[in-house]
Parts: sequence; C-alpha cells; structure tokens
Amino acid sequence: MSDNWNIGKEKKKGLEKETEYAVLVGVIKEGQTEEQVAEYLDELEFLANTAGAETLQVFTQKLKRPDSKTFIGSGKLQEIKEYIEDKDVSLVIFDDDLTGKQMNIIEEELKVKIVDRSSLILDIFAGRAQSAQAKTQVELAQMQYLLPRLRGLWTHLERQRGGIGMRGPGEMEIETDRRIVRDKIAKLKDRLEKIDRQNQTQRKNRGDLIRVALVGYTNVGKSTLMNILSKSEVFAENKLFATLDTTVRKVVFGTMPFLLSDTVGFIRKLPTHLIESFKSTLDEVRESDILVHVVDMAHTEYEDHIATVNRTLKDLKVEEKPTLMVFNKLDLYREKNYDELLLDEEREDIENGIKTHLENNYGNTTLLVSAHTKENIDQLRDVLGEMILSEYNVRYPYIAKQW
Ligand SMILES: Nc1nc2c(ncn2[C@@H]2O[C@H](COP(=O)(O)OP(=O)(O)OP(=O)(O)O)[C@@H](O)[C@H]2O)c(=O)[nH]1
Ligand SMILES: [Mg+2]
Repeated sequence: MSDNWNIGKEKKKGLEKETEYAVLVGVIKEGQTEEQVAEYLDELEFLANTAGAETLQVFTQKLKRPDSKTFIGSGKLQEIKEYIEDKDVSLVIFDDDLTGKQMNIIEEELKVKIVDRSSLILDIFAGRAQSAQAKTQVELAQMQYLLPRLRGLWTHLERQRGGIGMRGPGEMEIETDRRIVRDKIAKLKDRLEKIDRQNQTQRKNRGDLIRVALVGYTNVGKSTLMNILSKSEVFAENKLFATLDTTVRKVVFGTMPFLLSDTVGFIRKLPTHLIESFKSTLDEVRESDILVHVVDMAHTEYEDHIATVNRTLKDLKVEEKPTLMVFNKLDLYREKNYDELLLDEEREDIENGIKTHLENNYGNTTLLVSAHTKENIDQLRDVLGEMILSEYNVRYPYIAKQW
C-alpha cells in the first residue's frame, strides 16, 4: 500500500530522485490575510519539495466557503487548467483537505493527479517510515484517510466505465471495498497494540532515570540539538519530517545520567488520523518528566508554530510538564535581521529585549541558542541540568544525593 502513495520516486542508493512538477492551490478564507496564506503555501511548497515535487506556480483565491464539488470556483479551476495545458505538470496540490468527490471532479477536469495536504503529508511519512511501528502507523493513517473517500473514488471509476447509476453493482463493490479496508484497519491496530506492549516493557526496563523529550515544529533543529547534547548521530536534514521514529539516548551531564528522546515534529493541520496513529510514538512525550520545546526563531511564523505545538501538547495532556523553551537558529535569525553595521552592544540589547518578550509571552525558562555555532549551548546544558536535578530531587531524592 504505502508504495503507491509515493509522489516522486523513492531515492534509491546512487540514483537521483525523479522530479515531478506541481502547481499549488490555496484559498484565503474569511479572517485570513494574504500574507498568512502565502506563508502557508510556502510551507506547502516545502512539503511538496520534501516529497520530491518541484513547484511551478501557486494559485490562490479568496473564498467564503469552499465549493462542494470543485472546492475552488469554476473560473479559478479553468485558469489552472489553462496554465497546466502546455506544461509538464503532473500534480496539483491543495493546501486544504478535499473530499473524495471534490478530488474526482477536479481530477477529471484537470487530468492530472490531485493531492491534498493530508495525502501529501501521508506520502512523506510513508517514504520516511523505517521501523515496523512507524510503517504500521503510517499505513493505518492511510487506510483511515481512504475509508471515507472510497465512494467518491468508485463513482469516478464507474463514470469511466460508461456511467452506471448510483445504485447497482458499483454500490456492492464499494461495500466490499469498505469491508476490506475496515478489516485491514483492524489488523493494523492489532499489530500496533502488540508493538506497543513490547515498547512498554522496554520502557519499564529503563529504570529510575529522568526523561527529557525534545518536542517542536518540524525542521526546527530537534535532531541537531539531540546530536549535540548526546554526541550521537541522529538523522538531521533540511527536509520536513526527517525524524519519524523516536530515538532515545542515555546522556550523562557531569555524572548525572538521564534519558533524552527526539520525536517526530509537529506541523499545522497534521492529519488527525496521523496524530492518532502516532499516539504510541508520542507516548515517549507523554511519559517524559521534562519537555524541551525547540523553536526555529529565524522562521517568520515561529509564533504560529509555537501555538500549533502547544495545541498538540494539550491534546496529549502534557502541557503541565516542566518545559524549557529553546529558541534555536539564533545565527540564522541574525543573518536575516541584522545588518553588518550593528554594534555588539546594540545586538545584545535587541536580544535581551527579545528574550524578555518571549519570557513574558511564554512564561517558561527561555534560551536563545544556535545549534550550528554552538552559541549558548553551555548555558542550555546548565539550565537543563538544573531542571533535571530538581526533578530527581522530587522523584528520587535518595538517588539525587550523589550529584
Ligand atoms: N542556521 C541554522 N540551522 C540549523 C540550526 N539547527 C539546525 N539547523 C538546520 O535545520 C535543519 C533541520 O534540522 P533537524 O535537526 O533535522 O530538525 P528537526 O527538528 O529534527 O526536524 P524533523 O525531524 O523534520 O522534525 C537542518 O538543515 C539543520 O542543519 C541552527 O542553529 N542554525
Ligand atoms: Mg528530527
């Protein structure tokens, strides 16, 4: 199943990934600004890129309510059709989720593959999943995405066959198909439960160590910080969702050991099924004692990112855990915002101001760091070390005495 979802051909060793060309479509809804939607579409482009597609053009439309058949207005659809006519465009990607019906109507009109935000994210996840757990979780999410869309897909096939009415053999096929998908979902859930039980036993065996989880939006530098803090090699890359499997490392600060875990990044509008099926991966977050919330401070939408992450943490019921806010990519922030004439003192003033502003807004201990230049990483170790020690003092005072 998961293979059929891949957009660009998967990278094989030594082979270049085959590029597909895409057109992006976003709507500006009531209460949204054009700039906001432009940022969202930038992110969609990054997602498309991660999946192996290059964006040729972006279309937007102001819309109060999406059309139940074509999602966007028919005029806009025609505009897109004309644009792609003489170009090598093989997919049109919508920033919002489409129903099966909309997908088919649009596909019939444009005659290219139609992808929505959820299926794009699922596609990336499918290409990235390594462990049995991640693979099963992704497949489960794909099936759950597919289930409510089967009818639309079948109607589409019928029409191709010459159009049978709404009832008739097609209907029966939908039912059988639904049953197959439901059976598959049940099997995948069973398999996940088994993996879950094994993981739980493993987690129990880890003993009385304080657990710290790195959380945050995708591509903010969690794995890079994990590597620095634990001196390990965790896959870090300038692509979205480089990390799908939770990595746990035992780290020692001075003589004090603790467990540090790196987890899957969050994103705006993460498909609900995906969150649900990744719940067990996120158990690592749920069972941790301290959260390190990593933020890419060089990203213009970082406050939006923080809100998304906080919402997800709330969903997981972990928002009360002691949290250290780490604003990463300070080097990139400076590169983007300061000119070379800025004096060191002025820079310091600005950064102290930012820090105060962030502390007032987010209420937690706040650090500005750069994983690349290692600036303030010692400070990060100190502050995190103190937080861990105080957790040991609360939970295992008899052990904490030795540090
Ligand atoms: N300029 C700059 N780039 C950084 C810094 N930290 C990380 N990066 C880059 O940001 C990109 C993403 O880093 P990762 O560590 O893979 O991010 P992540 O949060 O683990 O991402 P996901 O696993 O996809 O959620 C990589 O290209 C890193 O090299 C930093 O301090 N400064
Ligand atoms: Mg990562």
